[in-house]
Amino acid sequence: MSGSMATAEASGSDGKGQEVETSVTYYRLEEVAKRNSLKELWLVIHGRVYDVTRFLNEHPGGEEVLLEQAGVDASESFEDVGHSSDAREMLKQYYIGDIHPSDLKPESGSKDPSKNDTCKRRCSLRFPVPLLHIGKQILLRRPC
Ligand code: HEM
Repeated sequence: MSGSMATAEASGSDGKGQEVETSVTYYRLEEVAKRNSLKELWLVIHGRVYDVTRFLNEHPGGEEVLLEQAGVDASESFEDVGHSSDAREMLKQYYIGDIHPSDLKPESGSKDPSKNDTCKRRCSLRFPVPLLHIGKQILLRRPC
């Protein structure tokens, strides 16, 4: 294994003297990208890394589709298929760690606040206001 992987540990207490300890292994995207063959196959789904090598022969959708996503972010393909909750439950057994925070890209669901509907509505109001003003001027100048 290379030195680019990191392990972060977090510990906390529930206030009753019992300590909860979790440990996450972080992988860089370049580490995942190397595991892209039948011998060793990792993929990323929603920022989590899965080693699906031993799942290749068992995948109901076939090994071909997994090979296509080998070593890359398969979140979109995974969601496009509309996998069942059973399939999502199965993910847990192949989980090996998280993508390093510096390599995380925003999920497509997150929207840029500068491109929201409120702005579009406000901008579209700019055009008719001067027109209304000119119309009002013409009406006021008309002789009785
Ligand atoms: C570890 C990751 C994955 C697991 C655990 C998994 C699991 C499953 C399971 C249990 C099914 C049977 C149908 C269901 O229950 O939804 C299935 C079907 C399928 N999966 Fe995956 N899958 C994974 C990744 C992927 C990826 C990355 C693709 C990429 C396109 C994919 C494509 C498919 C396809 C095409 C089917 C067949 C759907 C059908 O016949 O209707 N799977 N998968």
